[in-house]
Amino acid sequence: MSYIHQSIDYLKQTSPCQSEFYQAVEEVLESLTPVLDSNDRYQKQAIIQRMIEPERQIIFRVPWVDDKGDIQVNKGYRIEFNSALGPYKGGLRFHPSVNASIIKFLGFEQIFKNALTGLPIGGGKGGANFDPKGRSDGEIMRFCQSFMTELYRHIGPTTDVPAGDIGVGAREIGYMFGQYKRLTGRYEGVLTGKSLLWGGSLARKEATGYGAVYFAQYILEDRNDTLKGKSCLVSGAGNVAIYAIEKLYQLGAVPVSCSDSRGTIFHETGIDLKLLKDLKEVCRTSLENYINTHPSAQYIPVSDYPKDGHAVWRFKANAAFPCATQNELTEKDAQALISNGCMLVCEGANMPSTQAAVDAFIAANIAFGPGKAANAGGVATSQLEMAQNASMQNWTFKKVDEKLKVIMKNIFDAANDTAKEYGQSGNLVVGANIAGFKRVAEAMIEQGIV
Ligand SMILES: NC(=O)C1=CN([C@@H]2O[C@H](COP(=O)(O)OP(=O)(O)OC[C@H]3O[C@@H](n4cnc5c(N)ncnc54)[C@H](O)[C@@H]3O)[C@@H](O)[C@H]2O)C=CC1
Ligand SMILES: O=C(O)CCC(=O)C(=O)O
Repeated sequence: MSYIHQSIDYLKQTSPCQSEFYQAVEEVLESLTPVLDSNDRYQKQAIIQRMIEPERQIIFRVPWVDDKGDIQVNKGYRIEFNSALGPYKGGLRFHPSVNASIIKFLGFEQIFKNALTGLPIGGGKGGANFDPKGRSDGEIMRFCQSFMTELYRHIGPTTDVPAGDIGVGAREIGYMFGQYKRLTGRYEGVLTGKSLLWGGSLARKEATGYGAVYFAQYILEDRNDTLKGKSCLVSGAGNVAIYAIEKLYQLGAVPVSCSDSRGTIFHETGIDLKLLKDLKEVCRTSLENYINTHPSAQYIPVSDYPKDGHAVWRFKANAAFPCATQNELTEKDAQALISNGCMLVCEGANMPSTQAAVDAFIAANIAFGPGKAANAGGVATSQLEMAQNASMQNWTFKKVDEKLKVIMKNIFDAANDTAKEYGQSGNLVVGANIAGFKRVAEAMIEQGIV
């Protein structure tokens, strides 16, 4: 049995029932075959065994009181995966589906993503199986305070710096920061994605969506093409999707869809971005309300989705930006996109395409930007927020955005050049995995057996 398959077998025995985590590990390890075959140092140093085992896993109880006075209990997580390149860095997800498998897949991806940014940040992720949907502001605050009452002892500006992810935005970061400050008495850059009033960075809110579109632009540039005039399917209606849509408009493309957990909007003439922001950022309401203003747009409820995939990918368009959640784009969806003439898929979300879908895109020579490269603009800008906090500075939007563009270009170049070096020109999955892996593996070797 090969070294890679032994490692995957070991993982399945020691971390049972963690399918998303296995999926993320298998995808990376399969790409590493040429590196591991050509260099036995990594095997001798047990790099794979060490990388797939988190340095530390913190699982804790989060008790809180709802508006009716009833006691609720959730499960909280912080997985501190790898600190070879810097303090653990990665978001917190509040969603009912959160479990150890999901947080470990996200933490594992974060190691390579953060390495690709070239910035001094290690990989971590956390969250809770808390469902913010329908909860009052008071309930959200009490949950966040209880979550931080345990988390605060494990984090710090030079040890572990959480941020947002699904269900965690500026409001939740604010409540968690307030509780951290109350418990420690310290005002420091322990979280990123903070409000601009008290330590946040301009352009952090926009960074993941903008970064994914910059990445798409660099892929197309390399193929002598641009985004101008291209119709683009976007899934999601949260932080990443909204700012991907905004940047697509700025670059002359036409974003024609968005989705939330209840349904999909398809608006052939272009999504009304102002309305979308109002529905999701201000009113925090369902996308169903979009058609009250635009009756000519289509709304497809989840109950009408195809059994083998997602309605959003069955529309015809030039490009696709999955920006909602993991495994939201299946093999059948990939086939539908390919046969409808889609020529670019760029992942704003983490692992949104199933492995079979990724294989279909690569086989069809679709320009494909994998999430761990394409959505790295968010965490990279979080690191820029840390740098501003540490030096007590506030940079302009323009300065942060310029740095973001350079970082995304460097990530594209690293993935593209590495793919070429290993004889797989254009395969950015292989290129990103190998480039990220080598940076982390070399740092681990230099730091000894720890
Ligand atoms: N916020 C950030 O800076 C970064 C986020 N990401 C990834 O981007 C994706 C979206 O995150 P955000 O926009 O920050 O979250 P968000 O909470 O702002 O928005 C998430 C969107 O996805 C939809 N969604 C979530 N779970 C779903 C499900 N199970 N089925 C259908 N729709 C679902 C929600 O309705 C919402 O529209 C996630 O995969 C996240 O891990 C990746 C890099 C950075
Ligand atoms: O900004 C951060 O630290 C985390 C972003 C994140 O969670 C991600 O890249 O998936």
